[in-house]
Amino acid sequence: MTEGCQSPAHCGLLHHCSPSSSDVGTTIDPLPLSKRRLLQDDSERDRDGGNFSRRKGQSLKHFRKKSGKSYNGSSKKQPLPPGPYPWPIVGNLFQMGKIPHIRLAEMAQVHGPLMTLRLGQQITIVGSSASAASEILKTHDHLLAGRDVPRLLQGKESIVHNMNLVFTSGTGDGWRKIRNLYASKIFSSKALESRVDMREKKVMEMVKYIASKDLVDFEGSGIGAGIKDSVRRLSTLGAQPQIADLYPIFGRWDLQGWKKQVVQIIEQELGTIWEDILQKKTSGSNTSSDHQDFTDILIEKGSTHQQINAMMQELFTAGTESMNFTTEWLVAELLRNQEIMQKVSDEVRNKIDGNVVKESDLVHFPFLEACLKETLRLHPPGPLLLPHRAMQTCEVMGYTIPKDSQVMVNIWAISRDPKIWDDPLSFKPERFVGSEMHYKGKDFEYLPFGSGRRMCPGEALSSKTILLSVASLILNFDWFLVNNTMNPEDLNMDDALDFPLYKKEPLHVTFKLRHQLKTC
Ligand code: HEM
Repeated sequence: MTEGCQSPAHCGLLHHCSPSSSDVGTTIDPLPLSKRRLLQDDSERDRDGGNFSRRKGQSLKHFRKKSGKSYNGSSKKQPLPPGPYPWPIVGNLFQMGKIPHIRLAEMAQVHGPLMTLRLGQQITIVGSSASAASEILKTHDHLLAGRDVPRLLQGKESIVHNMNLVFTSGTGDGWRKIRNLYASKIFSSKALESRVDMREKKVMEMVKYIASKDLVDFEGSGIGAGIKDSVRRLSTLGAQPQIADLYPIFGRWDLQGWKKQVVQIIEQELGTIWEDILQKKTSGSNTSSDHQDFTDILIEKGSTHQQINAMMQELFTAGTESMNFTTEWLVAELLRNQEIMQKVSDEVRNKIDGNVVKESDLVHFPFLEACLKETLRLHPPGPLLLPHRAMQTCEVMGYTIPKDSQVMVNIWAISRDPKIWDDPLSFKPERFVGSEMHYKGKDFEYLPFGSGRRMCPGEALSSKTILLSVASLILNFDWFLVNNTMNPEDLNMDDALDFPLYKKEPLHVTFKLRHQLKTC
């Protein structure tokens, strides 16, 4: 633990906001956001529906506590005041570009651990401390575990309505049923154990593929290439602010053409990939596998093709990029930190004879696991989680959260908070060695997979797969930055957020085979 940082300039968060790291193509002020812009002055607040009347010089926190008003300015028991709301606030959302997690962390330093943003008519609550996270994800989880589904995908006519987790706005029977199905048939220890051979086989295929190709040219091919491209476009589109969400009156029109594109990806592109497989399975003409997989279980249970497609799309969309990008960040951090790389290499190479790592070997690699934890601390794929929704009006930390507010927790800010973490910006896996802190959702200082009802169901699958992949890459290859010309410490580690958070400059690595691969 270190002493709390008094000045934002010392906290380390601001260094990410230098002009070079702000998103190209947006109109972000080249200077770090000034207090003037974050705390709009009183006259601006007065135009904002006239609901703020803080005296000049009175701190916002003091005003809120003393007046008993909520973060959106309304008295606790009063309904929200009607608009109109000024465009400059919406402008702020767009100006956050692809680094809202950084902008919001800066704002939290000025406004405190629980903030309200009003974006159009949408109220967004952002928690940015471990105690705010605990209040939102534990104490009030039963009320705040709703999902904020984009307005254009709401309603019974929507293709994904109540058919997967991410696009189900409540936590009622339908959502619970799918969650239980995933928990028992995909992510339980038994289900994961039953597919261990497949994961080990796939990782060895990757090793052999890399051994036979120049990875720089690797783009993927066959069915995977289509999925990869569709998932990327879906993630990018999903991160775009929607006018229909900010101004519900526009909800009946697809003004930005967003819905059309999302429907095209979900129905035509991803949907058709599985449709073909499902058709073959239901007609009995699929002979490719004798192993029962999740789609077979769903078919047996009488799920429709539309339901199965919705779940498969969700699993691929939520699972592929978050795991890929975490692996990329981990490889980048190891390349940048040669001493740590040496320690991990010794751990893996001294333990394994031959060139195959089994999942059962992972227990012998505690330092590698610490490296994964440290990677997820610095580069969580969901830095703001996925937006929650308040299913009822409730009170958090003494402030009113109106029903249907969008609720976010800035876990990126929490896991770089100097009040919690010693030397928070440095990659120091040792901090997790012998520590009880885990990503299982119990430690509110560290929540890469979230916590509570909406916590990521894929946590166990992810950690196993990433550790197995990286351990196999370490065992079989020496790693170099492409052409080996760059000093690894100079690697650009800037990030950008769609969902998930990705490395802005993709990592290019040459893997040099250490020994002959046995064919098995
Ligand atoms: C490094 C890997 C991963 C990380 C860090 C991660 C993180 C997250 C986070 C932060 C959330 C949002 C939690 C919230 O809103 O409170 C989430 C949700 C979700 N994740 Fe993951 N995830 C990962 C991999 C996966 C995988 C492999 C799958 C499935 C194959 C998956 C499936 C899901 C689903 C279905 C949800 C939505 C849950 C719901 O709304 O009830 N994730 N994940």
